[in-house]
Amino acid sequence: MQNRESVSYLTQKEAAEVDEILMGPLGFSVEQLMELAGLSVATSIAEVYKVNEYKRVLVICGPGNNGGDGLVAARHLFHFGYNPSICYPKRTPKPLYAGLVTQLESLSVPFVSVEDLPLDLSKDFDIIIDAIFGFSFHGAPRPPFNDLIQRLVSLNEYKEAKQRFPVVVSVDIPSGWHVEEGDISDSSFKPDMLVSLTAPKLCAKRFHGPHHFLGGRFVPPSIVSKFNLHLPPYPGTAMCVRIGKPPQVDIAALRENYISPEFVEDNVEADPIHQFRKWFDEAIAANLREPNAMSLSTATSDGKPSSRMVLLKGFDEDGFVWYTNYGSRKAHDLAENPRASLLFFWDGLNRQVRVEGTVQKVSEEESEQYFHSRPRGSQLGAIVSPQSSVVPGRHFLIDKFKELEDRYSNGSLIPKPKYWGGYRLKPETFEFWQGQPSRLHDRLQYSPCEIEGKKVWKVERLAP
Ligand SMILES: NC(=O)C1=CN([C@@H]2O[C@H](COP(=O)(O)OP(=O)(O)OC[C@H]3O[C@@H](n4cnc5c(N)ncnc54)[C@H](OP(=O)(O)O)[C@@H]3O)[C@@H](O)[C@H]2O)[C@H](O)CC1
Ligand SMILES: Cc1cc2nc3c(=O)[nH]c(=O)nc-3n(C[C@H](O)[C@H](O)[C@H](O)COP(=O)(O)O)c2cc1C
Ligand SMILES: Cc1ncc(COP(=O)(O)O)c(C=O)c1O
Ligand SMILES: [K+]
Repeated sequence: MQNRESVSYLTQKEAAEVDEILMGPLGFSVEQLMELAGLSVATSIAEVYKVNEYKRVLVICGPGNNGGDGLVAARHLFHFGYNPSICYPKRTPKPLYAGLVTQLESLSVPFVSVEDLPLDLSKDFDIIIDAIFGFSFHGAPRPPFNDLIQRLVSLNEYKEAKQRFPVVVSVDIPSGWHVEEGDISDSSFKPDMLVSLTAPKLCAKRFHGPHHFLGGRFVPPSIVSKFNLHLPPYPGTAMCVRIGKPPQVDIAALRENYISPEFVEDNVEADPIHQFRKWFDEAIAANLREPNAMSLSTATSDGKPSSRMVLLKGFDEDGFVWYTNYGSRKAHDLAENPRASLLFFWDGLNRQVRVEGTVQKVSEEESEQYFHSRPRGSQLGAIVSPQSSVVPGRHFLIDKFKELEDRYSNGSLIPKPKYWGGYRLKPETFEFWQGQPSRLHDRLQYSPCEIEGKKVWKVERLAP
């Protein structure tokens, strides 16, 4: 999260200059930049306003490039599952804009005239995108945009009356605001979200709404240094990044309604290990991050529990294996009480699996073999770390690590310390859980039983 103070802002003149350099010596075309700008707007919106709650989107487009960004954003939002409508009263007779309009028409996205747009915008839309004016705005808004801006101002009254009201997202500049001074006359609207493009313009300092994003992930280093820009890094492959304060959330209102295929007794595997393999393979196929991460709960002999995450490193009929330090807190627990439970949570698949049983150390050979398969840095890390004991500071670890790094820089075998190795939990019960709407989830529990002297698994459904 970037501190607002550490982000830099552009003047109106600088913003125009940046565009000129991008589209001149730096070889960009306006089409390209507009596409990236519109995509950033759409991804910022999708990050904050989820499609199942905020489906109906009105995009109000002005006559310039800001309006073009709105048209591009509308197309992306359509493909993200939103239902956009466009109000584009002053169409620009250039092939770029005509093309964007044709693309939207081919998706049957409706174009609504100012006259057909309701005066009260609060009922028909969940999101209103203000793509009216960008950084070339000057003077006072002229018709028909003055009237449209007025309708956005009026939304505040509905907000005050606590009716359901749409959120307003401004592209680059809240329309009607002075590009540098902000809402000087205090007569314009206050958007809920602002998506600044390339770099925030000075007026963004006056934006105090809940969601400020930056988009336009194309700024080359020469622009960054010429304009002395301080911009937050974009995470991963994202097209947008949040700037300013973190979002305020009502924790009590945070919830997901799970929707999953049915998980019924008729099509589960008779053997829970087979069922686990099926779900594990699906977690891998779904490209989840660390699907082998599991919470391990242990308890002392007098029943004081503790949990931590560990990584599953293998499973079969004999049990579930992970590696750790034999002097750690979990190891002390397991030495006096071998009973433990594992919990997998596969977010994205709406699934959790519980596995309970008793734990034993794996053989030294098995631990040796796994230890030497790890990256050399992790092998040294295991030697250096007296896991779960108090250390005087980070330097204690780093100094020891550097010393060992030197010692083994010739690539020689790093011996596994005696105090490091694996554990195997032999399962006694399993529970496979899959989230369903209205909290009526599927829960299938496997417990062992004997039928005619033969060990089988009983499958029972538990109430959610
Ligand atoms: N570098 C980037 O990140 C990119 C950003 N883009 C977006 O482009 C805008 C800036 O686009 P530009 O075309 O320069 O300007 P505007 O969209 O702000 O609008 C100019 C038009 O608006 C008219 N205008 C200006 N003031 C008024 C007014 N008071 N009332 C009515 N109309 C007004 C103006 O007409 P004039 O006759 O006054 O000249 C123009 O028709 C930037 O903010 C980003 O959103 C690009 O997509 C590319 C890269
Ligand atoms: C995703 C994840 C995976 C982890 N995997 C392991 C692991 O496989 N082995 C391990 O010793 N610690 C692992 N840790 C660190 C443990 O959670 C924990 O901090 C450490 O084992 C000490 O726990 P203890 O003091 O309860 O023994 C992992 C942490 C995370 C967040
Ligand atoms: C301290 C510690 N040990 C062991 C592991 C297990 O992972 P790996 O053996 O893949 O390094 C982890 C993983 O996060 C860990 O944090
Ligand atoms: K705007």
